[in-house]
Amino acid sequence: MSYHCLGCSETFGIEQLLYTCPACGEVLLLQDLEKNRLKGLSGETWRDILDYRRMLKIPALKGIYRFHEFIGPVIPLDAIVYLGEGHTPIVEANATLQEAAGMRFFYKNDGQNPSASFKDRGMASALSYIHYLVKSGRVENILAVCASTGDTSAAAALYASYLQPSVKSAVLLPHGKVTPQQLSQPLGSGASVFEIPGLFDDCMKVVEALSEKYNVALLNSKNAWRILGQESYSYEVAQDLEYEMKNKVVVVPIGNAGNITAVMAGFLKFFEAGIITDLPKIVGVQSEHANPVYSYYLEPDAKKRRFEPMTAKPSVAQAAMIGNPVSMPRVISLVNQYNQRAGKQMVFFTCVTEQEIMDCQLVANRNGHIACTHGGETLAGLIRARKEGLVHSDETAIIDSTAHALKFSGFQEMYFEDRMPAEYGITPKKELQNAPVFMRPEGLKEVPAPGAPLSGEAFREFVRQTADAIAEKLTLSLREK
Ligand SMILES: Cc1ncc(COP(=O)(O)O)c(C=O)c1O
Repeated sequence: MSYHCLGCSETFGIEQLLYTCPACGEVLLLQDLEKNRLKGLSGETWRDILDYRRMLKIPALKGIYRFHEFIGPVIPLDAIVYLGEGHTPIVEANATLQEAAGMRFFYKNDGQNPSASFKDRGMASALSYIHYLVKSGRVENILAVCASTGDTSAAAALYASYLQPSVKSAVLLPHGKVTPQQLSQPLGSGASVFEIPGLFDDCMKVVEALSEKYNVALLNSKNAWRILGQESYSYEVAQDLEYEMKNKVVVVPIGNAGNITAVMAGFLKFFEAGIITDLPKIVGVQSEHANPVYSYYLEPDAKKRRFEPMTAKPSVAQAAMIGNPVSMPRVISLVNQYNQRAGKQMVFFTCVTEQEIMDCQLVANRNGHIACTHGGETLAGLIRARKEGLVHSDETAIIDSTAHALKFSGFQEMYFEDRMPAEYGITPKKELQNAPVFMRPEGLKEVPAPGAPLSGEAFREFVRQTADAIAEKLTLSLREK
């Protein structure tokens, strides 16, 4: 394996951790020099091997390393860190949601990863690589650092904590721009947590300065090992759909653009190896409040496109609130490759409002899902893409809920309690709001209190009256005797 520069096409060995090209400074991707090794087997044999592995119990070949030959084949099995990532469920939307979207679709719930977001896929890869460097004596006592909108730091701190004391972690977060749940995660994993004034893009600059000057391992998606691990999302989608990718659409939210890079790279690798015979359509979604990638592709003439970083505005898809995505050069390179290999345009971008994101998240979760706000963004993106004619009713979509709903429950709370700050531009819809009802029937003289439980007739009276009051509220009919 080697690092491959997207700027000057130079390659570099993987004995040292590189983030950018030492020759020209451009971002890197990892490539397998023995690509033909992957082509040595037929697509059918690969499918059999991968399906057989699904049944194995060997930890090193579970999670993202079920696809070991595609994700870091040089990493020895005893260096692999497996914390239960991957294998996330694909859940078909019910009739109500499919009607709203105008097509068949499934959610892939990547919030069901160990740190409750898709970032674990990339961290399993990056920390397995670091473990390999430590075990082979190439580095010792390493400090892993990252800037984060919340989920990267949670995943980094979790995977680093498994390797302590030889690996420690430090994370930089934009002050007040991650949810309390996300903040609690790296703290709980024992990382050093630094809150920085400004936005993610500012934190990223500080982390870059740290990694240029000091001996640290950068864990942001600039680190190509992260991208490699995140490719497992595509491999799992392909396997779950029995490798049939014709007329399929994969919808992902975009922030720093590492995820969409990995999703495209993953499908391309399976396609090159003959494991899938069609490339799915890819739709990347951004909020109006942070849409530099979408804006870049608004210009139809590729030669005239100019990338303009922007200052992101507050977004409920907070983890994707990024105005200057690090992986933009990778996106440009992979979109070209993807469309070329497909022989037609297969990668599309769409943009949605904050209102659409929030409403879609709430509607999704009222229909059996555990989508985070970014999962709301992908559903809103799918609906937009249908309206814009980018996807069609005879196709089937797999939309990414990149984190667990509970990480972002504060937005739901503000929506339900009519407390959405004006800067989001969201007007809560009464029919989507919900609130707990405190029940204390008026006739009750006594109610249980902490340390003072009721007993006897007082308790029976409390139970009877409370049950009747709930039944009245819900207009329940009496059970027939
Ligand atoms: C939950 C969630 N969704 C989406 C994204 C955006 O992914 P990417 O930055 O790889 O584009 C992030 C990134 O932080 C995230 O945490």
